[in-house]
Amino acid sequence: MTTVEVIEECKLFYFAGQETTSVLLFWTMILLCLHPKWQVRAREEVLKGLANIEGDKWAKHRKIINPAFHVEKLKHMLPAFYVSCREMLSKWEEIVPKGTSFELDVWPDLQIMSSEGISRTSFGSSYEEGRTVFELQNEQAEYVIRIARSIHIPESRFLPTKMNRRMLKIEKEIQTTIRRIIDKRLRAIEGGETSKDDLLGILLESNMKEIELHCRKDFGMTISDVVDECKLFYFAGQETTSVLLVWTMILLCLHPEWHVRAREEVLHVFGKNKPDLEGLNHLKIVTMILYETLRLFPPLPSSGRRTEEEVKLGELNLPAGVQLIIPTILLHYDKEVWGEDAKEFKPERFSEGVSKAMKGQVSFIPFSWGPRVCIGQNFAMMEAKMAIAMILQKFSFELSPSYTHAPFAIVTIHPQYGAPLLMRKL
Ligand code: HEM
Repeated sequence: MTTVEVIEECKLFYFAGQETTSVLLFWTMILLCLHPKWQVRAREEVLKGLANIEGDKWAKHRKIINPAFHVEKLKHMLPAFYVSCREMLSKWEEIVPKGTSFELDVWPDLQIMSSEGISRTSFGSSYEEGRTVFELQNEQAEYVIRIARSIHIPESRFLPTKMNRRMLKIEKEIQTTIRRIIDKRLRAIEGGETSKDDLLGILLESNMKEIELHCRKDFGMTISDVVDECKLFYFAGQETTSVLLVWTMILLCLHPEWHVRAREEVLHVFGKNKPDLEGLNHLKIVTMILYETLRLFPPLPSSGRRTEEEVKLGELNLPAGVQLIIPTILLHYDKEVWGEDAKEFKPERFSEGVSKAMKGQVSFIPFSWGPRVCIGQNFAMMEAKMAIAMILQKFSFELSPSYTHAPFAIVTIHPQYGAPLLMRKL
């Protein structure tokens, strides 16, 4: 074809394609207005398609992430938990004088400890950079809570206020730092280095395997997905674990007999030695105490779900798209399941395990239930056991007269005025 002929063809593509397509769209919209039933059916199909894409994406991610949380991997994570607990205890050992008790608000320290634990387990050698990310995420979360508590002005997040500009800057900084860590790690893996035993390394390795297995990139996660998962580990894992630990310590103060039993067990299993995975798996009393704490103070007191299609729930027929709140805390206090003493701290409920305690019903769901159950539950339980065991080896503690019991729910259940305890070195 000559150049002139090519130009003529291009013009034809435009006239033949543009006009016809817009006419088709125009009449489709008019006809959908005239036949609302078909408009509803079309929308349902599109939304269902989108929901499926979301669902598929989640299932794909979960398949890739699961290996990072495999029980086998826990023993590699243990040194990271240990170092973080050790740092907190060294600080307490310095502050608390010998032979007398000393008032200490343990809440901020438990938060720092679990934050350090998750930074180390997520990013391993890049932990310092990872910690910066998590500090930025904390700042971001504070702004989000501030916005949630203020009067909602539509689209106000686009205004160039000081806070909005800071939030934008934080988001960019988080993205760049995580991407830098990931790039460094990918280069190392490509250079023949085996993945590090941290969540990011295992995740990247698992992602590469999945892509290689199917010889297609879209079977894996994108770098942006990996960045989001790293951010999620922190949000999902840091706050929840520190909340579990703080209520466990408070409940042990309120129930000295369980405090004594827990220490006896820890000293029997480990003496004054460093806790190991096998020993932690043998802690029965401590596990019962942690479960009972999770029942009375579930770190996430409720969670949400949305119906994807019409469902029958008991007596209710729910259409698609309904937002549901699952009130974990109400289920945990239900007298029909747990008995008249449902509000009391009785770790013996869990003496024969979780299933027996639930009496065959799904009534204990601190980590949620079903396909979206918490991916980090073994990880969290191991970290909590390690921390409680190490604290009990070194310190006894009771409530300080300045302690005020005020559980306060902002996403998780906090002790509103902290947890001032009288700590005594053993
Ligand atoms: C005591 C500690 C923890 C508690 C009580 C807890 C509780 C939960 C709950 C209730 C959910 C479901 C939320 C929903 O369905 O809306 C969840 C999801 C999740 N948790 Fe945890 N969690 C804990 C620790 C952790 C840790 C340490 C990690 C990771 C290091 C983690 C990672 C996740 C992730 C990634 C999800 C989302 C799973 C998905 O949607 O497929 N969690 N957690």
